[in-house]
Amino acid sequence: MEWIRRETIGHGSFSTVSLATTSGSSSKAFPSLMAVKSSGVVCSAALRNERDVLDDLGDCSEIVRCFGEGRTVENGEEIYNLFLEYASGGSLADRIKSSGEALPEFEVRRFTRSIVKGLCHIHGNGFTHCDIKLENVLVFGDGDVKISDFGLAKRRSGEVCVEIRGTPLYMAPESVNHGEFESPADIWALGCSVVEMSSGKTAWCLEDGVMNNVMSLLVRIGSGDEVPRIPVELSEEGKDFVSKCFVKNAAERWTAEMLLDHPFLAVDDESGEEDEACSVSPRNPFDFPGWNSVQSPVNDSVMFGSLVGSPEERISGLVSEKVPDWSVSCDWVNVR
Ligand SMILES: Nc1ncnc2c1ncn2[C@@H]1O[C@H](COP(=O)(O)OP(=O)(O)OP(=O)(O)O)[C@@H](O)[C@H]1O
Repeated sequence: MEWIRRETIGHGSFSTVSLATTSGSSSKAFPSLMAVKSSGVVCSAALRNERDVLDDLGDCSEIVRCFGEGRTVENGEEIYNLFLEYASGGSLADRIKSSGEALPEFEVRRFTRSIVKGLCHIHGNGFTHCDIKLENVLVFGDGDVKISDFGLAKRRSGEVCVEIRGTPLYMAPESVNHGEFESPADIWALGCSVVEMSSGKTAWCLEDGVMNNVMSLLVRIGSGDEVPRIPVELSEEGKDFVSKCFVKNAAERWTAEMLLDHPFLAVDDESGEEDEACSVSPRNPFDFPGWNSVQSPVNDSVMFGSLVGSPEERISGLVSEKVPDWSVSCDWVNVR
């Protein structure tokens, strides 16, 4: 592909994202404007994983499209580049930060519906995203949103991850306690994202204002019955939706497919009107006639944590020297 790197539009833990314009014969085969996500070849594992996962996922209108990869040599360094659809509106996190406010509920419903559709596609193809958060939901010129950043995504395995992955603020109880990163963990993170869109504040910070201790956060997530407080601003349907994401037991948490039928998301795609067929909230998972479970197999060693150490050991491993501002999610440290 013939292309020219333009200005930088974003930074992640492992990459820099720039605008790219195509030139020559590539202008016909590819969009004239793209986002190029780049990192040194030696530390490009996450980017290459992203490419592989996006290839396997194929086309989905709720997932950022990938146009291919390429290598360049810049300032003497070999660079790995991934070409993506350009989202001119930045991320949903940027939207909330720039307005300093919660989003109106009709938008929360619309964006959530898109995220859930994207998750249905990801989970239906046997993958877990592992880093769902508003920074990774991009806004396009037409107002649509798409899930991005598949650097941590993994195929469903039922196995325990020895390493902890994702962003602590969005981590599910089973991930903190047992190293389980399967599709239910994405649903928990979805719940955190809906809270953030509808309150303008991160899920676990609602009660305390500023929470500045990652250890106490992880203990709260991992132990007891406490779940993030559900924003009072949300409608009853919204509160019910979020409560289905914040089921502590991963096996009982609703799946993306079930959530897609929840009345909170019952918006006719064309008219924006509520879909009659979806207007009654199922009371439990068995109210879904065509429900196929995507529940992960539970193995004994996972349940007793014998492969990866006790929750205390796992949580201690997450403590960092860095002192972030916990009141905004962008400053949370990604743990890989
Ligand atoms: N396709 C895109 N279009 C427009 N902006 C983008 C695009 N992809 C990424 N960005 C911008 O770049 C930022 C960093 O991208 P991304 O989160 O994908 O990188 P990363 O290295 O995987 O980061 P991390 O894993 O730390 O979240 C995003 O928050 C967003 O602002």
